Amino acid sequence: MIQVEHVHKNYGNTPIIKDLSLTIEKGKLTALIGPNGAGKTTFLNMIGRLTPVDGGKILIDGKDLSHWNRNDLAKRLAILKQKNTMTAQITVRELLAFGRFPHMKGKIGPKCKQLIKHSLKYLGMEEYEYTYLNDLSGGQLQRDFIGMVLCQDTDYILLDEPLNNLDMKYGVQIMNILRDLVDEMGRTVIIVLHDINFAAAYADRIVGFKDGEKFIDDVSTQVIQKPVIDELFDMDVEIIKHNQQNYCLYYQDRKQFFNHKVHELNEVKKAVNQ
Ligand SMILES: Nc1ncnc2c1ncn2[C@@H]1O[C@H](COP(=O)(O)OP(=O)(O)OP(=O)(O)O)[C@@H](O)[C@H]1O
Repeated sequence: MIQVEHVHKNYGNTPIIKDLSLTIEKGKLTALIGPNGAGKTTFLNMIGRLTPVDGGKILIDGKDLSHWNRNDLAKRLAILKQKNTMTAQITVRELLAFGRFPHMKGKIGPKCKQLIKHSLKYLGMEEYEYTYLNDLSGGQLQRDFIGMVLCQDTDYILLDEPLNNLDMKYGVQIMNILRDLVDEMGRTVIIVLHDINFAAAYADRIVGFKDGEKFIDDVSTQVIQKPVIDELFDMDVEIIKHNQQNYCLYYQDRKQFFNHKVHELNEVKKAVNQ
């Protein structure tokens, strides 16, 4: 279990995360959603100990995050950042093996080989095993970074917008893999998602962030509701039901959007001419 207790974070004088408390249950897939700049990445990075907290505390399995030994933490928790770069000239296989470092310290044993083999297969990367990262497309590279995190084989898997750059097929495939890790292996996944329909379809729980605060924290059907999503994203969405699950239609009708813009423009003109 991850317990976040009255955590806050400032950048300069600007509060980014404001007195946030949250409990993330073990063995569940929790999606973090919310508008740009709401604080999702900052929050995830604080749990992954990539960003220090300014106040409050975070407990991983009852132990204060700041007290965890670095290597023990890397065996318990893996994080995939939003922006990933690798300057070294390495292959797809070598990046996957990199995920095993906390366990193997550079030695590639039988378990490591097996995990690499499975990851390559699951991620559809078998034919690229010995390809250099520089020679991959954006989506292939992203799949390899996800594979590296999965090879780390941790109880907690934190992913910041992992579906970036992925086409529909691989987006669904990655979400199915994560769901399997939760259902079959009892892993705990915390994932930042921009496509809230992926959150609706796959998450046990959705936490909505707005202005550095927890706006909502509930099961998917309670979060994917028109009043909630309209206020969270400042939009006018439509909610549809499919297989007892709520989904969000967020593409605005162009005519309606245009009329809204004309109205806004007229209001500005009026204000300027007053
Ligand atoms: N290193 C930093 N220094 C100063 N401000 C920062 C820094 N990192 C993030 N911020 C600010 O903190 C706020 C929250 O950013 P964060 O990346 O956590 O939001 P987010 O919800 O993940 O956004 P997005 O959906 O756009 O990725 C933003 O206003 C951002 O400009």
